[in-house]
Amino acid sequence: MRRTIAEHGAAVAGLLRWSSGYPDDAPEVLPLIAALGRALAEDVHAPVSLPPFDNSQMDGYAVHSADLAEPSSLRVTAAIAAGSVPPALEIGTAAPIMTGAMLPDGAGAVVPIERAVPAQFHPAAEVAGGQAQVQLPGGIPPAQFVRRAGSDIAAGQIALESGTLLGPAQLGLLAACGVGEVPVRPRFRVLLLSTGDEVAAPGGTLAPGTIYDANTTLLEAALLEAGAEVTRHGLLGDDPAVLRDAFAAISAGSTHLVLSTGGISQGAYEVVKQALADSSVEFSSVAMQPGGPQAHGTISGIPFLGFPGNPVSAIVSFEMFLRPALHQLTGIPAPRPVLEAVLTGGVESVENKHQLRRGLYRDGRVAVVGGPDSHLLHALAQSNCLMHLPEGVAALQEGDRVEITLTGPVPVDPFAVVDVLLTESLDNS
Ligand SMILES: Nc1nc2c(c(=O)[nH]1)N[C@H]1C(S)=C(S)[C@@H](COP(=O)(O)OP(=O)(O)OC[C@H]3O[C@@H](n4cnc5c(N)ncnc54)[C@H](O)[C@@H]3O)O[C@H]1N2
Ligand code: MOO
Repeated sequence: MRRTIAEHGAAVAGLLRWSSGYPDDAPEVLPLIAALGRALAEDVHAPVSLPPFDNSQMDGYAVHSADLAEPSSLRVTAAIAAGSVPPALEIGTAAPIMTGAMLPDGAGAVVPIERAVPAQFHPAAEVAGGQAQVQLPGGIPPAQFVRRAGSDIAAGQIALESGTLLGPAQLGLLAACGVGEVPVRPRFRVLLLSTGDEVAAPGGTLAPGTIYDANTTLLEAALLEAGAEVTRHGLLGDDPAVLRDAFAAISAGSTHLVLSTGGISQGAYEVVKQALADSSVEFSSVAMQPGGPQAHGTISGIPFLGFPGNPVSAIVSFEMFLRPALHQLTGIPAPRPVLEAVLTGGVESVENKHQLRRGLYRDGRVAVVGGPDSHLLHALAQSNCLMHLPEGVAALQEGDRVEITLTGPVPVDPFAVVDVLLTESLDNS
């Protein structure tokens, strides 16, 4: 059966949603820092307002609201440090106040110390003697340099919605609200297995005709980066009976997904296809290159995905089908940015397939990296995007615009950034 990328993507997302049991798993409650990179399982309301009380934005003088209009010489009262609760401010006095300190009752604004005469705080002994005076300008706008209680968020408001991905900023907000631990969605568990008699574990010696297993590392790394929890099954050869036993030994509830690579196309020894011949697993052909051959279904009720064995096909399958499905179901990982870029050179495609070429994106332009073949791991490792050449496109020329999905960091020329900053500062001067 031949499908589009969108059709197969929907099938994978549906499979995980309805058969993995993930939506019924209980949330985990974690201390904030352990929740980094996880998605919130529930809305979190702010238990306190931020700021919790009116406070000063500057080191300076708190001035009574009746004393803001005219320039005046005011008697200096005791200093208000951050963390203390000050007495009410009397008309005709100015209270030295530090950044973050609670505003006294009656204060209408804060004048920074730099605008006072003298522009330094008086010694405490002078203040205690009642002799200290300060001259302050008139025309002070009401609420100048006052941070109002609740101006960031009011107590009871939703601080973060269920599903929010928790990065440093979100965790910082929760900490500021006094929240110590949060309910997060559980990790999505994947059992990963690679097939093929020719595949050997990296680190050992390579017998003639064999290759090192790239897929386990490639997919495990991609899954970990996407927030999943991975168990490696270990390498399985080309014997369907061994693979059937391995499938039969997977206990219900032990994993949300079984993911294999290899053994699903048209060869004489397609171990996954043979092991699952009498199952409900579908073997289909997606109009995509690389990653055309795909398998999906359930094994003993557990979702199963079979990715093709070629490493680039496997990772492209992950990017196009599994990663988006994980995002939809678990809230992590964040979706990949999709941009338009200008081609630096011509590129040819297969007209009846959506081709995904590896590209290097930088400064709005994208260069093709390597050929279309799905064994080209070195080119994959030099790339930072997948370039979309949809069905119906046979060739594009230099200067044409093309859609890309960013999969890695975009290189920045540090000198180019300095040039831009310098040009901007010269323009503004
Ligand atoms: N007659 C046809 N042959 C092939 C077709 C086709 O339509 N007709 N499709 C080709 C395409 S496209 C792909 S993709 C592959 C998919 O093959 P399988 O999923 O059955 O994978 P294998 O045959 O087991 O392996 C393919 C390739 O990948 C290497 N491989 C496998 N596992 C690993 C691993 N863990 N690490 C690194 N490399 C691995 C394996 O040695 C093969 O070279 O089929 C085409 N053939
Ligand atoms: O579809 Mo295969 O994945 O082109 O090499």
